[in-house]
Amino acid sequence: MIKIEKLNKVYENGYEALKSVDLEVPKGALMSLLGPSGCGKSTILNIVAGLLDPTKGDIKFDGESVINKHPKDRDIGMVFQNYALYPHMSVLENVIFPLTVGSNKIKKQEAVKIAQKYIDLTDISDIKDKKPKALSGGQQQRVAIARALVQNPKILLLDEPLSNLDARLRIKIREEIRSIVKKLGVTTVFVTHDQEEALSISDYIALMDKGIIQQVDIPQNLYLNPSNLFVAKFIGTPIINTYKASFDGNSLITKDFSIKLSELENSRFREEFKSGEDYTLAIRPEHLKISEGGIPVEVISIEMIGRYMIVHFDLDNEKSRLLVDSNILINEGDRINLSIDYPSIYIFDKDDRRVY
Ligand SMILES: Nc1ncnc2c1ncn2[C@@H]1O[C@H](COP(=O)(O)OP(=O)(O)OP(=O)(O)O)[C@@H](O)[C@H]1O
Repeated sequence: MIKIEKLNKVYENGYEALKSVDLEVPKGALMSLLGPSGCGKSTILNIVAGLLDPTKGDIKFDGESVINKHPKDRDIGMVFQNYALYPHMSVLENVIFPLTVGSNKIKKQEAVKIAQKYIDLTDISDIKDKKPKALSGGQQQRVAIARALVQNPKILLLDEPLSNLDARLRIKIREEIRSIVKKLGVTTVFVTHDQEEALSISDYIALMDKGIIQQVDIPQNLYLNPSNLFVAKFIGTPIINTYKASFDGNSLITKDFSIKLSELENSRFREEFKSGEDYTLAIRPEHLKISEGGIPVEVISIEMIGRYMIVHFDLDNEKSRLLVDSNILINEGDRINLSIDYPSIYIFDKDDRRVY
């Protein structure tokens, strides 16, 4: 199990990349660090790997601090975005390399025997004798994964391992990664800025912004139960619709529509609404329905995405989106009326904390 305690990183130029990060990765779990570029994902990973010193805080593996341990003594395997294979070595030589160097090195013959399991797992048997430059991106990444696993590490760290691959291959290899790490039971931390990737591969996701973890949860909860406005906006495609509203004691009022609190589900209130305060209403595109008598809007454009279409419109001066089945007849310029699925909306206070 990995335990990150009050981790803080201030770079030499004074930039505070991590504020005070606490995070636990249970044994055998696959945890994604997700967030926009620059939020501090790689900084955490590099500190866990021992490639970077923290300014403050501690990292424990199975209860033991590893802060003062050299990277090679931390029992980790690491995979980078750019594969970082040795170009002059064959695939097999790359995979066995970690076993044939350092104080615990073993004979090449023995290393080849051990490597076979990982070569089979990553399905690179056929290309064992090739040099990296003769391989596709997907093949190179499989080799990098086999090499990271060959020492049977306690922990596997992956830093955006799929970002150099095309879309289809990314989906294939991410499924393979999940299957391999689950088969081996290795505790895994996976860095990505791609929400779909994180949602599909992870047991848990730590969603970060500006050096702070915003929410750690199972993928489903991140989508269904965002704890603040950042999480609600980051997770979900198309992006959630948001509107500024003020509360008059009975209703949340925007320029174009209002919602009575009595129409919301009582059990979901997290705290009392304060009269005169400003709030943000957030409505997922799938929680708006075309229905007579609803809020009138004009269709600006329609985006076909397969089973669904995204209908773009303005509401309350905000660019907004509605998700409809693609067999619905609708055109640019149409005037439609929208109803809101009230129990499904979220409401955030002026500090972006979720209150409903
Ligand atoms: N050596 C450094 N000196 C100063 N600032 C740095 C250094 N390395 C990273 N940073 C800054 O720290 C912040 C976090 O960087 P980090 O690489 O951890 O982000 P990230 O979430 O992994 O982003 P990306 O997805 O773009 O790789 C960024 O604003 C980055 O510019």
